[in-house]
Amino acid sequence: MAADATPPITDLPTIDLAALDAGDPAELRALRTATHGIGFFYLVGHGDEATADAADELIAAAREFFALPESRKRVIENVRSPHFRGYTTLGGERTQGRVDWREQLDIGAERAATPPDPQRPWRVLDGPNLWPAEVPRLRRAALDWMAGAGAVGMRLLRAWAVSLGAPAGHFDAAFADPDPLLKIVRYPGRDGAASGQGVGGHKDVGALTLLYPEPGTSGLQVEADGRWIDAPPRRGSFIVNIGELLEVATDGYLKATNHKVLPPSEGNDRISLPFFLNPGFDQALPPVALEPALAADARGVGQDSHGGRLHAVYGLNALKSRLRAHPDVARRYHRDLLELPELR
Ligand SMILES: O=C(O)CCC(=O)C(=O)O
Ligand SMILES: [Fe+2]
Repeated sequence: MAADATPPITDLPTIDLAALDAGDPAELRALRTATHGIGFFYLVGHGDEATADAADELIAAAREFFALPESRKRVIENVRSPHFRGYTTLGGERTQGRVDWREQLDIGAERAATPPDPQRPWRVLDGPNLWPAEVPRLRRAALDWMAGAGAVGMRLLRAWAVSLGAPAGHFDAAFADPDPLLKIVRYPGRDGAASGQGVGGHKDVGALTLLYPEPGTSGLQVEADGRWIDAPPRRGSFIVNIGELLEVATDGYLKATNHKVLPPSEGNDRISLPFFLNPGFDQALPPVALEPALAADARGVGQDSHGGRLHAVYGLNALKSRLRAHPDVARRYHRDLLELPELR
């Protein structure tokens, strides 16, 4: 078949974690191919029923929180947190300079705030989470979800290392004291939406994202061959993509793919749970020495969705994105950081 007759990609591949754990060469190859190509896949084989049940519990707690009066949700609004934790109100977030139509809770590692450090400006991201007093079960459900998704993510990272010809533990040290981020997101229906974007086109800034969208909803679209394809939820499956750090560590052999979310149809809404597995803020992923056959296909590191540089140190890459996405938090607490050229 001539190259230009290759059928367009219409669907995401499915990868089985149990087969990866068992070292199945065909599945390892499929993982590498999927993340070199489209950059997104469904993940099964991680105890899918238990994942579905845990998600039901967290989504129910999330719905209870989002149903609170706005004034109650604002008690934990992120403009009260220099660490970008807590509740982002509708219209409080931007992607590519345009307002996203979603509300969300941002939850990171539970840490004390650290003193300012000019050498490590990203340390402002350390700090306590803000939890809603009205929905006490949300804290337990969210922390359990982060622990479960984090463990799945580490198994995947080991499989990636092996699939690229590195030792299984290649990435482990960078994740000894990780800085994961869970967003609990609600997208309202398009009626009343201030913009046509649930969240605008972007790449994720960390190592790896395990997304669990509420079953029965729609909206996620993934860029493939210059077109947008739908990635509908499947109950019990994660939708996985890599972030910019793995693109940097593999010189672009693995690809951080652009994706976006369209607002749900009128009268509907959608909860989704993007979990971002990241190394510690001070860490960069160790580069992978690709064998020559793979290195020949490495594309080099691309740009972020603003045409800017991708940073290897996670904290710097994360801070750049937080300052852009949450300009009200940035203006209130971090005017000095907005001046730093690498954070523009
Ligand atoms: O909600 C979704 O389906 C995706 C969200 C997302 O891409 C993100 O928050 O980075
Ligand atoms: Fe994303």
